[in-house]
Amino acid sequence: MTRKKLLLVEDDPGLQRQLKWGLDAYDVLLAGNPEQAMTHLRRHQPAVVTMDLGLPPAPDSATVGLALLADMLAAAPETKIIVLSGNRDRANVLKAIAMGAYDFQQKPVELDTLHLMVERAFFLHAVQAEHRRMLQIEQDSPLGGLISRDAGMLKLCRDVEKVAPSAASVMLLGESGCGKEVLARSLHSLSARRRKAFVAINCAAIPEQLLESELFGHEKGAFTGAGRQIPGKIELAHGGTFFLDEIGDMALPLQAKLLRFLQERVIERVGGRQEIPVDVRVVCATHRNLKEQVAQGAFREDLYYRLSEIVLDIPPLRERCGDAPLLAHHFKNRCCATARRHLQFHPQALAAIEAHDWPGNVRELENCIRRAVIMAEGPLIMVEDLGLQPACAAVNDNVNLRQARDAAEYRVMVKALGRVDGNILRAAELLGVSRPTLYDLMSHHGIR
Ligand SMILES: Nc1ncnc2c1ncn2[C@@H]1O[C@H](COP(=O)(O)OP(=O)(O)OP(=O)(O)O)[C@@H](O)[C@H]1O
Repeated sequence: MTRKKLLLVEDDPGLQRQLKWGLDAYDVLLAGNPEQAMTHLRRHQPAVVTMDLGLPPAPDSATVGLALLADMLAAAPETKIIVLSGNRDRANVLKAIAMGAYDFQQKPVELDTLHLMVERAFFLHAVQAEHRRMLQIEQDSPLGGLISRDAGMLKLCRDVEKVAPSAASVMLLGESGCGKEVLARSLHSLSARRRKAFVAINCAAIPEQLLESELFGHEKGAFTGAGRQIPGKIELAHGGTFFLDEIGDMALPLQAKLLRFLQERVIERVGGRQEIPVDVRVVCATHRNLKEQVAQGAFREDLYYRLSEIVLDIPPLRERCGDAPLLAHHFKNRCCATARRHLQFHPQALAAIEAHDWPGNVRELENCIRRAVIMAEGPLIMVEDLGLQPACAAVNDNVNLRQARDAAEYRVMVKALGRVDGNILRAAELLGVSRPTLYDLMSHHGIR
């Protein structure tokens, strides 16, 4: 592992030696004057600097030190600079802090305290660097609120940008939790309709009898309980975008009514007689295979073609290269900001995130990280905090061939023994080994 770089700006050779010795956990760079300090800063970009304010050519005043502080912060504003000062230097120390120094220590320096302060400065620098990196990613993000570096997703985002300004109906296909609603919102916000409403309805979440009046609204007295006139979701989206989620779950009679709306662009409230013209852009989504449903007669073919002028396929998270850890960092930072915690991932936790299949896609990952931020006890998010299935969580980058073989041997043996209800002879047959060999293997793995 590369060691953290720490720059010590100090002109007294005795103090230089003492500081270097006390802070040997770091890769220490030494500078005895402002020129050397700036050269090291530019070349090595240390995250943390400790500096004496009294530097040559005027070691008895703080003028050179304060000028160097200003130069360093101008060249690398994110650097954490700790000022070391004599106890009669209070005014200059305050000046240094006001200029942007991170903290100060009085001389004679207590090495333990300084070490702690330096460590905290490194930590803060790392957290801020990660925060900046995430902000940058969000800025570079292909679409608002969407995080991805995967080539397939980026291409999809380009398609969304191209399609958004058109009037074409769009069908978004993808597994649950993979971001269909995020993309539907992007289609809306990149279109000329962005100042009007975006109205979403989930066809799978509303009972069939209620869905019709949710979509089209109803007149007062249209059915028992309809105490007043209620406009439907389609009407509420007038001028904007109407997002029909889980369209594959819509029952056939309602499909006919929706088709009529798409053909004529007028709605009739339940129990009403009046035709109301509505101008909406329709975006729909489903995790189902609609073509198969059409073939089976569960989904109207004419409606399918009306809704799918443009079809966009969203890849599941497991097929997006590098996105799982990227999103994990994003969600971790967001949860940490809310919970006012500073957490990093243990390398094994990141490996487990990479190895997991994420059947629930981005939503599952988001929930998993939210849980981990609550569960983490120390400054690191450990594998156990993620609460993933052991098979996925037991990922270890350091696994060697012997360990992998042992683990596979153990699994297959337990499986075979389970299948034959513990009968050693039959298990040995299944496994293709002799009985004594199986006994040896079982004792090696501690199986009774
Ligand atoms: N690429 C992404 N970047 C950031 N957040 C995302 C991304 N994709 C999805 N999310 C977040 O994940 C969650 C699930 O996304 P969304 O609701 O869009 O999925 P969906 O495919 O519509 O799910 P469902 O099919 O269950 O309705 C949301 O909180 C969303 O903000």
